[in-house]
Amino acid sequence: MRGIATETITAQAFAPFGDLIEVEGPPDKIINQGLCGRFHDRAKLDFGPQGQAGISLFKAEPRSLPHTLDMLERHPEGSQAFIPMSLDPFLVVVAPDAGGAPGVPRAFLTREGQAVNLHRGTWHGVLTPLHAPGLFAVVDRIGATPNLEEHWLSSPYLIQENTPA
Ligand SMILES: NC(=O)N[C@@H](O)C(=O)O
Ligand code: NI
Repeated sequence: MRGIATETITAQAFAPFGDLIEVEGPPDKIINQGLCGRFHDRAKLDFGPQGQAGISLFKAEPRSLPHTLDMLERHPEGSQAFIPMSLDPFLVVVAPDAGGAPGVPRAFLTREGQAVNLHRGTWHGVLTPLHAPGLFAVVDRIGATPNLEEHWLSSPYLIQENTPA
């Protein structure tokens, strides 16, 4: 089985696929009588001309590494943000488009307190928590069309935690 080593997510590495949402650097605004830092407008949301923004809650079964990846999907009509409601890292698998199918995937591990927003049309693995409770707020497109394209891999990948030498 083809292998993929995990990598720690950074805004730069993830930029071709989406936004890394995190408290990084000084706040953009200090609000609430100085008691809150606002890290303002940190993701490019996109719901298309016919869609609306929706907030859903996902409660997903935790997986463990090594993890077999056998399907990637994309949402051609909108972005999709995954905001953990716990401080646990989770696995974010994305891939470039290669002629209408996913190219070689990358497997990112988040750190506590980080969230991601997948840009419209980004190939990705489904939400993959690594710890219970697997509870996430999801901000994505609500609309009348399915907005989902799945690609089942003819040969799965095995995602393993990168262990630096
Ligand atoms: N299908 C659905 O609502 N969830 C997936 O899009 C996913 O990326 O987990
Ligand atoms: Ni999705």
